[in-house]
Amino acid sequence: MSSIPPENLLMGVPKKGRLHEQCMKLLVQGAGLEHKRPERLDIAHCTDLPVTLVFLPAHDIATYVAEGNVDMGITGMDVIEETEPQNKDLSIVAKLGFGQCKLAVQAPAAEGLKDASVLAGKRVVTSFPAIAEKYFSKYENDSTGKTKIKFVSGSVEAACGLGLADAVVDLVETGTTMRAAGLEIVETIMETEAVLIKNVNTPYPALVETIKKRIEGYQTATKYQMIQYNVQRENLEKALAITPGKRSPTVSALEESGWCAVSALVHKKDAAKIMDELERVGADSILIFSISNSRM
Ligand SMILES: Nc1ncnc2c1ncn2[C@@H]1O[C@H](COP(=O)(O)OP(=O)(O)OP(=O)(O)O)[C@@H](O)[C@H]1O
Ligand SMILES: O=P(O)(O)OC[C@H]1O[C@H](OP(=O)(O)OP(=O)(O)O)[C@H](O)[C@@H]1O
Repeated sequence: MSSIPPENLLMGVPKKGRLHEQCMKLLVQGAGLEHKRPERLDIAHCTDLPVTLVFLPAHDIATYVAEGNVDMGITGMDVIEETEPQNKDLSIVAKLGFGQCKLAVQAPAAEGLKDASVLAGKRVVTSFPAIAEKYFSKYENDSTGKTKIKFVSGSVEAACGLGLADAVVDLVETGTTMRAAGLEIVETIMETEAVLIKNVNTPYPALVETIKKRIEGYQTATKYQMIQYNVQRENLEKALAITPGKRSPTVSALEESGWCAVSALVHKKDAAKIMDELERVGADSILIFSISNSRM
């Protein structure tokens, strides 16, 4: 690694895999962490804030943050759960709304298993051995014995077909990988998504707060749009009930008597329906604007 300025906060970022691209988008577009990553180097210094990005395997980031080797990071809740007993100095700063999937016990569909208890004592392959061990321990007894949990670092879905396992514990998002391998979910262990984490003893709490605020502002901007419309005062109450805003809508008088202009934040997913409803209560000149970033 090239030298890191001693005053810089270190941020662990998944270096590849499922979370990499969305993390980079969030950190650059959302938190303004512009940087130049020299080719083949796993660190990059940011130009706007005293932050150095450290590109690490997603599965190691919780450990680096918990140990305080890096101050903050982004990884999945699943990874945090897997490293749980060592995480007393790790805290979750924000859920990030991407990397959503579930961790599930999967077995060959042909077996038609209805619950995971019948797999206690059998062979289970996974990249999450601690979670799997804890999960199966509740089904174990003297006759089943301990479940034989084996770690593999990837392509977990192949283990049953290759004869290495009776079942796997793996992530499922669309289910495509699972179905292609002839597997089906027997039980879901947990839902997971990407999270922003910090070490509670970081010497840079103010910088952590700044990054958190920037990310929250960006998340709001991506979730909301601004709606603006004109409406007659007699219909204002009905219109405001449709667009109550995040805190409250802005209402200003128009030159034309009896009319006012309203602007308010609306959920992007509801925008079209809200426009229909506003039209029905007599609003006109209804405009929707995208927001590129925000601070509430
Ligand atoms: N299919 C998926 N959909 C959504 N999120 C996922 C999916 N697979 C993994 N994740 C999330 O991304 C994290 C990293 O998983 P990924 O499979 O990318 O790991 P990796 O081993 O670092 O990358 P690679 O598989 O490319 O080596 C997981 O811990 C999980 O939180
Ligand atoms: O339900 P799906 O949408 O198919 O996604 C689930 C797959 O994604 C992840 O693996 P990934 O493709 O990242 O590769 P890996 O097996 O090397 O980890 C995960 O381990 C599953 O295999």
